[in-house]
Amino acid sequence: MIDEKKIEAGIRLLLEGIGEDLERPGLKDTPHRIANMYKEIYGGLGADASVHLGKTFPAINNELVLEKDITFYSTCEHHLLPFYGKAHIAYIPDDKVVGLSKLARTVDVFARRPQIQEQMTAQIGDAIMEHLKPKGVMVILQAEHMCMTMRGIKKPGSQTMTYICRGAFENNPELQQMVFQMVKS
Ligand SMILES: Nc1nc2c(ncn2[C@@H]2O[C@H](COP(=O)(O)OP(=O)(O)OP(=O)(O)O)[C@@H](O)[C@H]2O)c(=O)[nH]1
Ligand SMILES: [Zn+2]
Repeated sequence: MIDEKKIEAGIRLLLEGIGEDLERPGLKDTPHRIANMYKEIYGGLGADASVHLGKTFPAINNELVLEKDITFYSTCEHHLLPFYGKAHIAYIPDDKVVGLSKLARTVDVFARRPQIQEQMTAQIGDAIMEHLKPKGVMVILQAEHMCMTMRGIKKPGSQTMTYICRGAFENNPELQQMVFQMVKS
C-alpha cells in the first residue's frame, strides 16, 4: 500500500539533501505532488493482472494474436529514472481469448513499479500463461533507459530489447521469426 505521508517526508529530505529551500513557492507543494504522482506511476504494485486476464471470451479460432506497439512507461529500480518504449505481445489461444485492452492493462500492471526490463518481460509472459492459459506466448520489449541517456554513460538513442517465449513459442524459431517479422512490418 502506498504511504503518501512517507513519500512526502522522503521528498522533503531529498530536497534538503540537494541544498534546496523547501519554503520557496515553487517547491512548497512538490512533496505532495510527487506523492500523488507516485500513486499513479507505482500503482502497479497493488495491482493484480488476474483481474484483467481472468475475463475471457471463447476463441473464434486458435490462430496467433499479436498486439504490438503498446506504449509503456516504467522506472528502473537502480536509479528510479524512467525507461519507456513499446511492448509487443503474441499469443496462441487455447479456445479462450482476452479483450485486447487487457493485454495493455497487463503491461501497465508490471510497468508501474520499480523494475528491471528483463524481469518485466518475463512477468508479463508468465501472468498471461498463468491466467489466460494459452498454448504459448511471446513478449518483446524495446525501451530507452534514461539512466543510460541523461546520466552515467550518456548514450542517447540506445535501445534495450528483451524477449521471452513460453509454451508453443519455446524452441520454435520459425514461429519466433514470424512474430519478429510481424512486429517489424
Ligand atoms: N540488465 C538491466 N540493467 C539495467 C536496467 N536498468 C538499469 N540497468 C543497469 O543497472 C546498472 C546498475 O549499475 P551500478 O554499477 O550498480 O550503478 P551505476 O554506478 O549508477 O552504473 P552506471 O549506469 O554504469 O553509472 C547499470 O549498468 C544500468 O545501466 C534493466 O532494466 N536491466
Ligand atoms: Zn537505471
